[in-house]
Amino acid sequence: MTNTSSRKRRRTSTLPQDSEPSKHDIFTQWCLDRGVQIQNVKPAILPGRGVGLITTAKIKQDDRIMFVPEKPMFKPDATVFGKTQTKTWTQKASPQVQLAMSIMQECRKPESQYHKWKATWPTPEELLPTLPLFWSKTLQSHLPPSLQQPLERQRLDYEKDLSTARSFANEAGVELDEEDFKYHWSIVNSRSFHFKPPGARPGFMVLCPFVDYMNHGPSGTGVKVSQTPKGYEVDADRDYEPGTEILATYGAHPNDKLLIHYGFTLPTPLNPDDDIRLDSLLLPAMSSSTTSALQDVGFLGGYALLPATNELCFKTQVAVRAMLLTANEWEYFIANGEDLSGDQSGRVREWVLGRLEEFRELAVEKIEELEGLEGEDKDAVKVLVGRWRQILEAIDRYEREGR
Ligand SMILES: C[S@@+](CC[C@H](N)C(=O)[O-])C[C@H]1O[C@@H](n2cnc3c(N)ncnc32)[C@H](O)[C@@H]1O
Repeated sequence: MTNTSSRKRRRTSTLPQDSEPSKHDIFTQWCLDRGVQIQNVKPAILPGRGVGLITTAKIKQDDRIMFVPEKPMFKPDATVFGKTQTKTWTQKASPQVQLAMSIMQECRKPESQYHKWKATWPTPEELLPTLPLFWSKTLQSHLPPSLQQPLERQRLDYEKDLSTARSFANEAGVELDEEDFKYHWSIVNSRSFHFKPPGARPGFMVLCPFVDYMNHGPSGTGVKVSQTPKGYEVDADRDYEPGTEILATYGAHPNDKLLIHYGFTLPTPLNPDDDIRLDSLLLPAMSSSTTSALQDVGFLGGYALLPATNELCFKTQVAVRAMLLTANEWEYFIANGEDLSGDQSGRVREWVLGRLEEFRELAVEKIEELEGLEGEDKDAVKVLVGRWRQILEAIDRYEREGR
């Protein structure tokens, strides 16, 4: 990917207060006209996170902040490429590709009412360079080892969805604009919601107006979002002062997941959901008999250092013991969560410390390489350097006082 530092960025200030309504004012009115209830929040441009929602007055815990009825949600349309394809639609197209193809085709109509909504989304120039899936091979190769497999899976999913979209368009004799598809697929990837209208299949996805302005916060920091048969309700999780951003928790996501899926990370001390994956250190050190023993008990892979508590996860405790202890001692630990013959956590820590040295060297090397890279997207490089620094800090802290 070429350097896009000159691409248009959204200004990091409050929204224009001119007499002319902004695109966000126009969309807010569009929502209100369609029965969306909005209480004491408005969109605002927030540094480093695009647009989000901030409070305009005090809000009390449990107050209703928003309600979005089903009607203004955007749903997939099985006839988007012609009526003949409705039969194969649910068999061949994933919920994500259904929604992406539908919104893309809808927005091709000059008279579509959804242009007012689309105007509030990040543009392709703003969105696509943030997503690792569309980074250059060089940048992708600088993702942590834990993200190489998820990246490959995402690539395969995208290729499959693109090929489905191509075949629906071909059958209908319509030309697929692949760049446009890529953009709408990415919009759906970052701002769709599950909603199941009566009769729909599980996994049904929709775009949900106004609540899609909410940015992500880690576990314990998000408003209460509930799906009811009538629509989406959003209630305050705590009291809010005016001018505070309200966040939604997209899931208890570690930074790896946030990075690969959305292209951002949270500061580690503020993200209790974060973990530093250690599979690339543990798996190559295992004999094939250890690997199959771990597989048999469901403990193969998914090893992590947890920065929030500075501890190794239980799976790591089990896996390292599988390499250090006798079968008897190891089975006792799995069954009881403690060691048969004296606490072995010191030995586990020593073993892990030895391996972490390699990981530290890799992190230092990657940061140096990234900082010397020319011609790559500067924001993407910054996000990657940030993630490697978090890894480095977690290793340092574990070396000093981890358990
Ligand atoms: C549902 S949208 C939220 C609205 C979005 N910020 C916008 O400008 O339209 C999700 C996207 O917002 C951004 N985002 C969400 N939470 C964030 C956070 N905590 N920090 C940085 N970016 C965030 C990511 O680009 C993500 O893909």
